[in-house]
Amino acid sequence: MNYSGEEGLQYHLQIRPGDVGKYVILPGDPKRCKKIAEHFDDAKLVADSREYVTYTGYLDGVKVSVTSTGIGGPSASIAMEELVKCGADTFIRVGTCGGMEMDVKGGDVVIASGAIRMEGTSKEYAPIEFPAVANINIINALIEGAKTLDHNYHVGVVQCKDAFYGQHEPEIKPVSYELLNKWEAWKRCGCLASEMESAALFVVASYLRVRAGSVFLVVGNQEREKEGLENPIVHDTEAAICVAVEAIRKLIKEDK
Ligand SMILES: O=P(O)(O)O[C@H]1O[C@H](CO)[C@@H](O)[C@H]1O
Ligand SMILES: O=c1cc[nH]c(=O)[nH]1
Repeated sequence: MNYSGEEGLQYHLQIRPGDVGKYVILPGDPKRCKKIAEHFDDAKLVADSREYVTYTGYLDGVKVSVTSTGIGGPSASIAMEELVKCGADTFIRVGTCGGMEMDVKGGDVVIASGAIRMEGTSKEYAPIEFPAVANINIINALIEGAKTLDHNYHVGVVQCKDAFYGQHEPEIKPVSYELLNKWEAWKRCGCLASEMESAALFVVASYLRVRAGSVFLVVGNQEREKEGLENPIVHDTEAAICVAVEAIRKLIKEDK
């Protein structure tokens, strides 16, 4: 059933086949789309619907797009499903995250190798035993991108959840016993950072046989703050955007 009333028109994103490239950058925040599109040649606004803003332009002569996902797995999974229906097959999420390992500081870049599925959306796609892993070619392209730009980066597992304030104020939540104990377990396992969309995106990408990866700006690190360590707070996502754009250029070259 197609709710949009027009063949090919996607219900939530309001895009059609042909509107987007096969390479798509996925920020959470719709306001980040314009900033990302400024890196493209000849970028044009294609659609602006709900939390989903889409621009399409070119990188090295190849059509590329940016679509915001909004916050959380439910809206991110919708974005990926509808983009794939319009021909996209390679996705790089550019997000923000909160550092968890002590050496992951505000202003650093984190590249996800995999994501902890402590959210609901991925569970409606695959049993919990199925891992949420990033595509290896995208991970490598992001690492190369960070190296080329000489930006401080970390590669590893990130944690995904549905409740932002379950991460930031777990002690006052009714299920604090679970939130605090699991957070401690993720830290003991070396989890680098916490964010919200990658687990859903990686699992949906596996199911749809498309490629997905993620790169993040670290906004700050609550663990460093708890220990009384210096804890810079950074909001400018430009470094993570540049790493993603550089990675797409590398993938375009590799795919030729
Ligand atoms: O900055 P974005 O891409 O939205 O990502 C992070 O920021 C939001 C929470 O503040 C969540 O979406 C989280 O994953
Ligand atoms: O601490 C943070 C920062 C960004 N996004 C999150 O989910 N958590």
